[in-house]
Amino acid sequence: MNRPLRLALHGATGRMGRALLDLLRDDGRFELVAALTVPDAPQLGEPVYLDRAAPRFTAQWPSQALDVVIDFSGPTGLAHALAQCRDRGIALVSGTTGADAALKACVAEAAQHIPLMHASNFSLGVAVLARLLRQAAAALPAWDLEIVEAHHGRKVDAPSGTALLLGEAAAAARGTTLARDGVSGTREGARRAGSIGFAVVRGGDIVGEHTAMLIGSGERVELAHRATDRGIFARGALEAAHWLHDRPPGAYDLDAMLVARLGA
Ligand SMILES: NC(=O)C1=CN([C@@H]2O[C@H](COP(=O)(O)OP(=O)(O)OC[C@H]3O[C@@H](n4cnc5c(N)ncnc54)[C@H](OP(=O)(O)O)[C@@H]3O)[C@@H](O)[C@H]2O)C=CC1
Ligand SMILES: O=C(O)C1=N[C@H](C(=O)O)C[C@H](O)C1
Repeated sequence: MNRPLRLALHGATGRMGRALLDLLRDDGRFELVAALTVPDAPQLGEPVYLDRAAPRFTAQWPSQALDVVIDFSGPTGLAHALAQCRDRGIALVSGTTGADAALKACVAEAAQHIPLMHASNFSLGVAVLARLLRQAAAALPAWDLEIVEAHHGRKVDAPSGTALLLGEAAAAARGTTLARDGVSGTREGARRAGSIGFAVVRGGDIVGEHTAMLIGSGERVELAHRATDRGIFARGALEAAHWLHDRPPGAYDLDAMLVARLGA
């Protein structure tokens, strides 16, 4: 396709929305058709860039055709974006975390009708970290595993989507699930063998940090990723949108895209 992809950005006034707008300004692969936010956002009606001709923040889904939607809003926003994209046959990339089981079921249902990538972390480094953790968790099956995550003080979900993603990857490598062996929140008493623990730190402007600690007797392995710039997530989401928009309906994951694109 020679023309730019017609894109709507959902959650455009948020931290990730801003990071995406920064990149979109100079990305000729996309035409920003709509920068969507909530109806009571103070930015409503303002141009997204200083340039007055730029699109304006809006709460109205555009009637024009769209090739792809990128959503970084929140669970309620994701539910709206799913309904729009499913009904109109538009590809959807979402980085929204904190989805409950019902919303995850809606994501799975929508993926039967549209190409959809719902990923808790769009950074290349975390994709590689998940692979390394799978190997380490399988190689050290009896070692205690704790996942520690730290984020800025405005984050609303905990543990982070990435911490859960890492926990699920490790659990699968050990032939179990987080539903069976995951433990989060304050714990009292001795540690249960085989459990996968989560610890959460919130404060300041931490972009996103994840450490998986495999703790043995007399030694410890730590696998860590530290994001210092939201641009990494935004870049990954744009790559995903470009890759996804003309694929057949289905649920795609970031790892599959990296294998297909980078042979990684
Ligand atoms: N997968 C990944 O790589 C990453 C995922 N995330 C996830 O992305 C999501 C957003 O994060 P972040 O940008 O930090 O959060 P913010 O709260 O800064 O941004 C969310 C934006 O979406 C808007 N919004 C909320 N509900 C709706 C709705 N129903 N329709 C349209 N817009 C809506 C909010 O408006 P208002 O504030 O006025 O409510 C806000 O502007 C979170 O779930 C976060 O965990 C974040 C970083 C990376
Ligand atoms: O809310 C955030 O900021 C982030 N959320 C994602 C998560 O929940 O894992 C990804 C990243 O760590 C930043």
